[in-house]
Amino acid sequence: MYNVVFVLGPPGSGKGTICAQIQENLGYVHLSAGDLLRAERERVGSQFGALIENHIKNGSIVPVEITCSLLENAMIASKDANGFLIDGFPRNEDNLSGWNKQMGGKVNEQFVLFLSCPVDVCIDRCLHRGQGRTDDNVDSLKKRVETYNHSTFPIIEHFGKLGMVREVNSERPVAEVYNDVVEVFTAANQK
Ligand SMILES: Nc1ncnc2c1ncn2[C@@H]1O[C@H](COP(=O)(O)OP(=O)(O)O)[C@@H](O)[C@H]1O
Ligand SMILES: O=c1ccn([C@@H]2O[C@H](COP(=O)(O)OP(=O)(O)O)[C@@H](O)[C@H]2O)c(=O)[nH]1
Ligand SMILES: [Mg+2]
Repeated sequence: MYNVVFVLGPPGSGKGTICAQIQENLGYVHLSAGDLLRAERERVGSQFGALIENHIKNGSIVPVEITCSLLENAMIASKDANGFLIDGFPRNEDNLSGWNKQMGGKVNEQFVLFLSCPVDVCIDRCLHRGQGRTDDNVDSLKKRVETYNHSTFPIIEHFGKLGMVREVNSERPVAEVYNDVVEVFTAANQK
């Protein structure tokens, strides 16, 4: 059984930043669904490159079969990890049901880390992220925020009803956010 923590929050809430630090210090392997999709988009011979780029630009969500296979392959490639940080997934109902179908019984879902941050702050961060992403522009960000509000937040609420959500306010400086996140991991791994 793989230990899994889902890391969710609006675009720019700091998921990637916090996951990198947790990976560094706590031995979890960071798997960003967005990074895996961008790598697949660039892979020579991929049949999904154009489809992935369309979804990324439009802030819509790639069919789960593609994303989930990338995640499972990455997990198999690091099977000795303490656990996995699944960053930016599941983002909608299709993601959640596809994951349950493909991964149910293979994973121990520890909790959902919810990085909460006001949308205006998040958008500003994305516009200054400086990674040259094709979706860090005002038009794409509008759509990404809409997708987050309509499709992803309900998934967080779903996990909330199961008592699985650990919310950390990520509007604060990274070091403060990180300290609270470590407390969440410590508590979860004491059980
Ligand atoms: N707590 C924070 N305070 C200020 N800036 C932050 C914070 N966390 C992340 N950032 C910056 O905001 C941008 C988006 O962060 P990132 O980790 O890529 O977010 P996400 O993966 O949720 O989209 C990056 O430029 C990052 O350096
Ligand atoms: O499970 C996922 C994760 C990401 N994406 C796509 O990839 C984009 C960027 O995702 P990422 O997590 O990198 O963005 P972030 O929230 O970190 O800014 C999203 O807007 C989606 O179009 C997707 O389709 N499925
Ligand atoms: Mg990210």
